[in-house]
Amino acid sequence: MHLTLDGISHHYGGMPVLSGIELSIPAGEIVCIVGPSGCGKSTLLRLIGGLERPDEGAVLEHGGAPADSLNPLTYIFQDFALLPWRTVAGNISLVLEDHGLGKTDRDAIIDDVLARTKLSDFKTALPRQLSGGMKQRVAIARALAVRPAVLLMDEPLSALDSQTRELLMDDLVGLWSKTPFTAVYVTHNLEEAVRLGHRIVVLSRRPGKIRDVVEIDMPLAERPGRAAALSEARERLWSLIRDEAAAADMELVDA
Ligand SMILES: Nc1ncnc2c1ncn2[C@@H]1O[C@H](COP(=O)(O)OP(=O)(O)OP(=O)(O)O)[C@@H](O)[C@H]1O
Repeated sequence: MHLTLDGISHHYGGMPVLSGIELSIPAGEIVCIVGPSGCGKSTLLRLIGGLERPDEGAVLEHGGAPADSLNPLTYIFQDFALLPWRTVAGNISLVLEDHGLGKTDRDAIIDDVLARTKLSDFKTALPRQLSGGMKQRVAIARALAVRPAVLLMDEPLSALDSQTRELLMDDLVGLWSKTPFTAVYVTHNLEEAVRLGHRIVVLSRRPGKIRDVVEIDMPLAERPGRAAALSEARERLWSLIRDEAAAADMELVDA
């Protein structure tokens, strides 16, 4: 399934938050969204996921979700959102319940996603026994379990330390390289954007408009060894954001 954002604008109260967003999200690509604080990145993700309806414009879905998708648009949040009293397997099982799957099918899906996220040995652990990185792996496993057509990721690595972030980025690249998925990935972090994004959408200050779309034509798996080329892309992104980020920062201080 691929998505088109067709002229999306949105307000909260009298405040315009997003204006005239036109964007294509191709199947099998990771589209990163960056921009200054408060420019409407998370709002855009909620509109894409259908959690809110845009005041103007529409999110168009093309091609339909795969027949076995239990939740075509699936979120991964910064704070993991795990139930503390359920084990790793129990947290994943939760999203498979109420879909009419038998226990054997559920167990097979759980075992598969645990293996893909290197969590098989932690099946019976509780969230409090896991590091932040492991908790986010569980959240990724849970998202994969419902076979989403599009993954919607809102700052998924920003609660993690930089080493764990590196490891999780490698994991995401490994998962994508084995089975390419479609994702919209909101981040403040330009390193993440240039490591994970096939295209990077730069939003302006609020009301967020598309300022530029930077395409990075380098296979994800090759990126760790190509620091110089990536740093060029990162500099280009920063030059697009820098002045507006400073202005947005002042706006928050003055508020
Ligand atoms: N439900 C809401 N009701 C009212 N205002 C909201 C709501 N959600 C977000 N806002 C406001 O809309 C603007 C955009 O918020 P949003 O969280 O989408 O921006 P963002 O780019 O993701 O921000 P950040 O980079 O700080 O995470 C902000 O001014 C925010 O305070």
